[in-house]
Amino acid sequence: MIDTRGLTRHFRMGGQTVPAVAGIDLHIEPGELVALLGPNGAGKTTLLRMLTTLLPPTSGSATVAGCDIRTDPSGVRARIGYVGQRNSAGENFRVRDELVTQGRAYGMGVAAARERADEVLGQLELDQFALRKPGTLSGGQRRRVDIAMGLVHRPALLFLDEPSTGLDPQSRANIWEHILRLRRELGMTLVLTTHYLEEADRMAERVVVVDHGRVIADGTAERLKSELTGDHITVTTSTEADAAVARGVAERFSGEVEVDGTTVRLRVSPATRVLPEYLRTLEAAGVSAVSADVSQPTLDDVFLALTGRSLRDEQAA
Ligand SMILES: Nc1ncnc2c1ncn2[C@@H]1O[C@H](COP(=O)(O)OP(=O)(O)OP(=O)(O)O)[C@@H](O)[C@H]1O
Repeated sequence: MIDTRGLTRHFRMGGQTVPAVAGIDLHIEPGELVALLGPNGAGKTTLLRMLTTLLPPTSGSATVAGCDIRTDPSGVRARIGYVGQRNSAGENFRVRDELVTQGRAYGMGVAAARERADEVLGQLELDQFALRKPGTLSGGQRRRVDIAMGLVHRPALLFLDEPSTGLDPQSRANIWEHILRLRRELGMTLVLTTHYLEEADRMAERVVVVDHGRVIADGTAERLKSELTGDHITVTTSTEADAAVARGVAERFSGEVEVDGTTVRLRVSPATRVLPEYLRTLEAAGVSAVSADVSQPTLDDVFLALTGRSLRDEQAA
């Protein structure tokens, strides 16, 4: 559905070149749900803008839904939907009229555009707001109208730039419910950007981590976490002498063991399998653990392992 080769976009700013996207190779299959994750300024929006033909690349190439972004931008646009960061519906017309106008802009006849508007209103559970103006809706309802606008022409592929940013947790969950339903019921390919690490972790089956305009990790959240960070087991013993024994035993299970006083920390994969065996071996060596904890990594730990920086801290900043 998407194939990019060395896709690059530079901007000129005050005599300097900003490499917003610095050579991205990406392959996305039909029906995938892919989250692009990365700090502010990583290049996610620039990448989406190139794939949706809103911005020409400086170099490299890409085909999207079978069409070349350089030589056939109108072919790309006919086959994709794009929900940008800003609201796509205006303030002054009723929601249904906005959708009908959108359908007309894609060349539908009046009757077909009306029929399609009603269909997407149903898909996004917006029927009750059909006659309201977008400006009178809540943030979450409005975001659903944006998604409906992107679906009017039945695209096989939908790009969503931060679909849940700025919404309260309940509206975020609701937007995700709709995104997952589009995929399940219509088999759509969905490519989205998000700032929410937990959302990418739980919802997307594939996470593409972007930093400084490059892809630095690509895979399922589970695989990225187990390959790049692993789980941690923390065991406390009653004396430092016991901790020294626990360290020796831990080194049989893990190449990464740290000891601090009576606390022993080891990196393993997966902890659920290793912990019982570690505790049994420890008992056999004459040491009883006072406490044992398992911590599973987050995507922020993955980013930290890859870059030495915390995505959470950067976003807070
Ligand atoms: N029109 C532009 N002119 C100059 N620089 C730009 C322009 N658009 C983007 N950039 C720069 O390109 C880099 C990538 O920006 P981009 O908006 O793609 O990042 P992003 O990952 O989407 O960030 P965010 O998560 O904050 O939306 C940034 O350094 C940004 O300042």
